[in-house]
Amino acid sequence: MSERDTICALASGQPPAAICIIRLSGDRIWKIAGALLDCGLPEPRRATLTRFRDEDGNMIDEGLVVFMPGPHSYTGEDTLELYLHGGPAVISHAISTLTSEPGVRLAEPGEFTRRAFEAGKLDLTEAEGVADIIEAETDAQKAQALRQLSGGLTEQYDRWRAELTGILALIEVVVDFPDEDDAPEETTAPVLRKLNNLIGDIEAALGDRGIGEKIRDGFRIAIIGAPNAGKSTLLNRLAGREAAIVTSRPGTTRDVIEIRRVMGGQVVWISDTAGLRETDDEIEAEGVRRAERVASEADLRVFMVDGSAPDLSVLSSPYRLPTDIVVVNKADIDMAANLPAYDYKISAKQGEGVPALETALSEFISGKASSVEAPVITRARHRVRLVDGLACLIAARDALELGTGPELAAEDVRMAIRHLGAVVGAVGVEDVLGAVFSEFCIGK
Ligand SMILES: Nc1nc2c(ncn2[C@@H]2O[C@H](COP(=O)(O)OP(=O)(O)OP(=O)(O)O)[C@@H](O)[C@H]2O)c(=O)[nH]1
Ligand SMILES: [K+]
Ligand SMILES: [Mg+2]
Repeated sequence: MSERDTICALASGQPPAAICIIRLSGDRIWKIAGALLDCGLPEPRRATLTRFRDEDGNMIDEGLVVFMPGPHSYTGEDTLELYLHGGPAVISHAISTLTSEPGVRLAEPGEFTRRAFEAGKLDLTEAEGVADIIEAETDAQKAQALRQLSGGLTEQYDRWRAELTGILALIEVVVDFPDEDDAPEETTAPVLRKLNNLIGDIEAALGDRGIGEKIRDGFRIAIIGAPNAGKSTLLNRLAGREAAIVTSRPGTTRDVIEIRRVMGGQVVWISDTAGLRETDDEIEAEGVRRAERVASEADLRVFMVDGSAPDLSVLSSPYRLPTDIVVVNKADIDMAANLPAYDYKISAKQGEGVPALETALSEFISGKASSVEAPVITRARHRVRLVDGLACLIAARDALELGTGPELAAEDVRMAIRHLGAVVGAVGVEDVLGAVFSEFCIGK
């Protein structure tokens, strides 16, 4: 008997639905099958029509069952999939029947995939890809998730680890045969060359401007401007709903208000912010601080100026980049003479000029998303480990160059291998597994 529970869960979406899928993994399947399935445990990997029964012999439903014996199943364990009618009563009857069996319980989020990971069916980046493809809303997210779940990241990280293992072997030769006369030049030069190539590769990967993470989590646009420029009015128009309060009183918006949209094929978070000005009001001052933080973190800033009464001070914001957009608002009323140079003139209130602005925002985002091909970092977790790994490699290079000792260099390379190994889940991951799998949905 296994010490491990058999897990079960509804793997399909919310009822009611035409069909639901209930999934079981673990060796209690053998115990359950006799009473549950009129057909008995079916032939492996063959859909079999059967009646399903509860512990008292009452019929639950009629449907299909597929048996996938381990180790050739998703989890590596014996697995049973039941295809039933997707009604709430059927589902609860089936689930309560299954979980009434000792040793069978409801699965936790991601537990099937966690078992697959533990059985060596996929590594941690591939498991993350599974979570991502379920969440994917845009084609770009889907493509990135597919690449990841089919081993696109694994391949890269494994290649780096293999190169490092080779470098480590070369350094260990120097450590084992410390011939003081010829050690420095002859033996360290090729090691340094390999190490420098790898450092360059990892630096290039880290220089991806976070595109992989942004494709997954969303790009950021901040609307910035003086009080009453019409920022909240524009946000509401872009949202297609009254997301933010609009009044004629300057200083209306204090908190950052975010809306989520798909633009240029990407998920985009657009933030409305407090109007930037000096203020004695404590709440508004905090709003201004938040606005500045959001402005500094965004991929793109829309600087908004009230064309009827331009306040140009925001245009000298320290966060302004050449790619940012200046918008003159309130084009429906009389414009002042001292308008700044601008990219778009709009009426946030009436809508004129807004479609052209939206097109520009979409083009900016899609251009940014496609500026990096196949990023190998799609989560902060990967970046943190890669940054730490790079630091170790730089320390190793220094140790070799300064001749402070190949032993130190070897230790640094070993640490770097551990950091890269943690990304794919080969080592030191006990602490992150819970976090990675808890964001899955139940049944996957
Ligand atoms: N005529 C005209 N009025 C506008 C336009 N856009 C906004 N307004 C008006 O300008 C005033 C301020 O608009 P808001 O959207 O609250 O401006 P804001 O920049 O968010 O203001 P704060 O949150 O206070 O910084 C409101 O009375 C709006 O109706 C516009 O395009 N044309
Ligand atoms: K206002
Ligand atoms: Mg506002």
